[in-house]
Amino acid sequence: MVDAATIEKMEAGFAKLQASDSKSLLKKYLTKEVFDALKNKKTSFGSTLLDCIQSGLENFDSGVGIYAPDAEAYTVFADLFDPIIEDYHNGFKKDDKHPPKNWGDVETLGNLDAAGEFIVSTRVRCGRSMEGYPFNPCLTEAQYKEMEDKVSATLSGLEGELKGTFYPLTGMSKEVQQKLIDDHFLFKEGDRFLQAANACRFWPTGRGIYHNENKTFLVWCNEEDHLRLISMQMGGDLKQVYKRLVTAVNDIEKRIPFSHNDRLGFLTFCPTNLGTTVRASVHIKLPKLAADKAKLEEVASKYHLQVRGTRGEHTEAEGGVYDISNKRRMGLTEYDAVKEMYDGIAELIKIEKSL
Ligand SMILES: Nc1ncnc2c1ncn2[C@@H]1O[C@H](COP(=O)(O)OP(=O)(O)OP(=O)(O)O)[C@@H](O)[C@H]1O
Ligand SMILES: NC(=[NH2+])NCCC[C@H](N)C(=O)O
Repeated sequence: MVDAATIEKMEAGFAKLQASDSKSLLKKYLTKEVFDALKNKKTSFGSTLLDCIQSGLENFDSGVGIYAPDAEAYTVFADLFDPIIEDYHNGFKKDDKHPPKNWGDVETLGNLDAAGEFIVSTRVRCGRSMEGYPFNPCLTEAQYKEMEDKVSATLSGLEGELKGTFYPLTGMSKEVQQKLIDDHFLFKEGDRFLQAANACRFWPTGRGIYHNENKTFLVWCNEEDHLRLISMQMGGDLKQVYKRLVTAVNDIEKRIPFSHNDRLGFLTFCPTNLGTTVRASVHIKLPKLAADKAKLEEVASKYHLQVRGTRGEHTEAEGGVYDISNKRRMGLTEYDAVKEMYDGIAELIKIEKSL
């Protein structure tokens, strides 16, 4: 049973959300019926419905508003997660199965902007959770330290282009940290969506960043997910960026076992990242198309793309630079997720040229 104080908090938050003008998927799918069916449930980690929804209850401007405090939450609270997953990932239904991992033929991708007219930079990232550990809200301080040690030791074995250094957030100067954030290499600090989800406990313990010398291959440790593996570089050469990521993931997964589920694919803290966990993005200037932001959003969504601001999610575009990426990550292969971005961006550039 869930204790009375937690139920009371949930009831109050639910009533406020219902009365709000929130556009979140949480508001859309947390009906009274679903709420009543789930409010007394708990995972074996002791996570309740409140742990899943508190970020969306505190942040009405959430697009989604829900996180899984531990992997079991996806099944215990499936009545809420399933319709949100279906909505976000283009119709991935509750009896659908995510396909097996398939990076495809890397050589079939190319440079999206060889003349360097539109694309500032290209990035592909994926997320991974380490087997044997729950997600952020359930991790102890000792686990954070243990995970950081495992990650930094493992990454110190990487060679060639991927060879680099692990920098713990603990002890990093504010200037270095801010410069890494401004240059788009490091996660921001104090994300209110993650904070409300109870995902920033013991910060900065266990958090850190690994990167190679050129900062074209990076790993985030214990921010939103246990691991985020990132490949990025200036310009539009998606083939090179993707190839580097695939090489890195293939190498690292031999050294660290990752949590995978038959139906959901790779497991992540946020349901938007399940499945392939792949977000392939470009920083791009499309001045004519973007003159009308609503039009840009409309055209992008036609190609299943998502538009973000220059500093990432929940930020605005600066100097006309947008972050445009594949939106869905589930129900298709890694290759197809990246190809969706590749084809969509090629179309957007074609449209921009025609205006
Ligand atoms: N194509 C790109 N080129 C350069 N920087 C990028 C590109 N795409 C994203 N970034 C930068 O990556 C950082 C993280 O962005 P953001 O948090 O939106 O995405 P994410 O790391 O994919 O994770 P999440 O989707 O969980 O937020 C930001 O600094 C953002 O500007
Ligand atoms: N980084 C993410 N998981 N992004 C997706 C959702 C972020 C936030 N919870 C929202 O609903 O807007």
